[in-house]
Amino acid sequence: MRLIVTDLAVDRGAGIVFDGVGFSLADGEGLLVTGPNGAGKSTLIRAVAGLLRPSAGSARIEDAGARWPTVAAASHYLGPANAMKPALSVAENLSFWQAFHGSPQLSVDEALATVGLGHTRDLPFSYLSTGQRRRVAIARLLLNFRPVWLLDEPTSGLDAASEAHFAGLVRDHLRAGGIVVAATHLPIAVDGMKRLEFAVARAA
Ligand SMILES: Nc1ncnc2c1ncn2[C@@H]1O[C@H](COP(=O)(O)OP(=O)(O)OP(=O)(O)O)[C@@H](O)[C@H]1O
Repeated sequence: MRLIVTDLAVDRGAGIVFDGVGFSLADGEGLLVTGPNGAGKSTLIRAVAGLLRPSAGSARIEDAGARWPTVAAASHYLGPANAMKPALSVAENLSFWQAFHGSPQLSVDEALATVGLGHTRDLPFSYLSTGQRRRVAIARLLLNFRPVWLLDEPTSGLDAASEAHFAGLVRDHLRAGGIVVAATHLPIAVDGMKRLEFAVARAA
């Protein structure tokens, strides 16, 4: 499988955020997207995920067969918000996502155990700390296999131990043939990832 981004440009209403962005990632390859605040890293992740319509260019999946026909079908998107309902329990939130994505790979309890948060399963999501909330959102990536992970500041709010653990999850995903695109200010301790730097924040 390949994730191919070609000549991508996005305008969010106040002018072009970026243009001419392209990259190609094969099974087991990752890309770190770095750059200053406002440079367009989140915009790129959202555009690749299909959550923003590009003004030019495309993001597409090739050689993936019928199971993953589109980037959206092939991807997990982890945004800056954790996409959990505050009043529902941790387990209820993860059960919702598991059913939404279909074809579970891990049970809710297995995914929670992987991020060390089994003891929070019956707590309302709103009771969790910032870092714990992020770890539950990361557990969501493990519930259902999607070959492409599109991650926006995935380690935001994590302590050093959780950051290191998350790097291990990324390494495992790449070793299993997955593809990762991660926008981040903080380095992720994963060797061999490609880099794309948005060097200059454009004036609107
Ligand atoms: N919802 C929105 N509507 C209009 N413009 C937006 C919106 N969100 C972001 N922008 C603009 O798009 C540009 C890129 O923002 P983006 O969030 O992609 O940057 P970033 O590189 O992820 O920054 P940061 O490091 O602060 O997260 C900025 O000029 C920002 O003002």
